[in-house]
Amino acid sequence: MKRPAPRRAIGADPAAQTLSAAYTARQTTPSFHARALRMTLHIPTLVLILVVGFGLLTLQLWMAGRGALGRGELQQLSWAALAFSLGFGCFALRERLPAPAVLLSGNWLVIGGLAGVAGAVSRHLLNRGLPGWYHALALAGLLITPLVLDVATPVRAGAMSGVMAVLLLPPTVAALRLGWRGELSFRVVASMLVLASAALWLRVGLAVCWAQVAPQAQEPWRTWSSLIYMGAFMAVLAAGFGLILAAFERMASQMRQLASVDGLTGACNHNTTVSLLAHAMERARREGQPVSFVMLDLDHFKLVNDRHGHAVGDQVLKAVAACTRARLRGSDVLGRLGGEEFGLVLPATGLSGARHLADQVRLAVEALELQGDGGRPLRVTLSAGVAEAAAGDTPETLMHLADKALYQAKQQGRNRVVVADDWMRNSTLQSVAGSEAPAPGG
Ligand SMILES: Nc1nc2c(ncn2[C@@H]2O[C@H](COP(=O)(O)OP(=O)(O)OP(=O)(O)O)[C@@H](O)[C@H]2O)c(=O)[nH]1
Repeated sequence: MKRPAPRRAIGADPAAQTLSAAYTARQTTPSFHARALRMTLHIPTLVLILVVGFGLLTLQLWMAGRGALGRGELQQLSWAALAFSLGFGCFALRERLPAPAVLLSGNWLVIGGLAGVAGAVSRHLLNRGLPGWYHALALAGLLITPLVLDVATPVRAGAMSGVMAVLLLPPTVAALRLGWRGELSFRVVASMLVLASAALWLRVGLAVCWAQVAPQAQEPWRTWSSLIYMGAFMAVLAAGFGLILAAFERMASQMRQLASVDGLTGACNHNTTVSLLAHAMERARREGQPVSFVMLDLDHFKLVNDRHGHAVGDQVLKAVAACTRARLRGSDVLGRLGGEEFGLVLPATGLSGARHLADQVRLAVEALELQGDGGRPLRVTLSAGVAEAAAGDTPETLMHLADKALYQAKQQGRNRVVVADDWMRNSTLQSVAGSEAPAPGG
């Protein structure tokens, strides 16, 4: 029987030994790691990605034009993106142009870009530009740059990353403290700024180790240092796109607010009040709770306008709305139904509670000490109609009923609260039924 040839250990084969030795040598020499890194993450390509990425961000913002640049933070971001794109463009030309000039202008532009990002974050979160101390900080960064150009690479890398990390610290802290509770998309900005800051501080740490351990060695230190730097600015680029999302998210919510809130008094507008009343009535029906509606109307408000002018009239409306809102629960709704007429949606409130609240509001408004034209003292009063929803009522019926009660309050001499009674309810139901009846011959 033919016996199989004995297996030879790989180590025993001279050819395999040579290959293995070569492989081990390739695996362990630092230049292999550096080459592998350079092959997978080609640094000039990464620089080019940053040039193009920030360039596209600038282009995108400029093409959006007034729509986007009307917002201060996006205008500032477009300048920051342009500075980054040009700055990394300088670094890309490092081999072709005199190195000191390229390094100086590149670093200055990147510092300018970081100040732009800080300004954009400040405008978004605080609605104001950068404080004076931040300008001084950025100026110090610009002045330090030429001093470190001629020093050894590890020291320059550490110093420049330190400057940049310090400049990125205030917007990062502000984004974490104030931005996390804001728009959801601002969380992208906050996370990316944290990432960028962490990468820059890591590069500072790496530079310190490099300077102490092997200041003469180029690889793999230089490759890692460049990769961390590129990573930091990729995160800044992502933060820039995140800021665009956050700005548009804010615009959308402001538009929603404008569409539902009365600009003068901050109360809900007519449509919103009616839909919130419908919602409260539906909920009350399901939960077996009462719900009431109060209609408030200022007395002889035309005289206020005639005697003191429209501007004073507007101030009176604002003061009355604020005074009323101060007496409401969190779940109550104050709506401006039109002109000098307001409505209160009061969930979980029966007729007596609603009457009590309406009377409190009436007394508080009567006690308001307002200033009329030329500082003359001005007092106003209001009348109120109160109605509680019954089974089968619609929001329109309930508002009709409260309006009837309000009419009675005006008829009885104003500055009073009237509660809708059965007679008013019956006549309201009849008039609603009449308006819904088909036209003769229809
Ligand atoms: N300043 C100001 N005035 C308003 C506004 N909306 C409505 N008005 C004024 O409110 C006044 C309402 O007048 P009327 O409807 O006659 O009511 P009134 O004078 O309060 O009389 P009664 O309701 O019967 O007590 C008009 O002069 C409107 O011009 C507003 O937004 N600002």
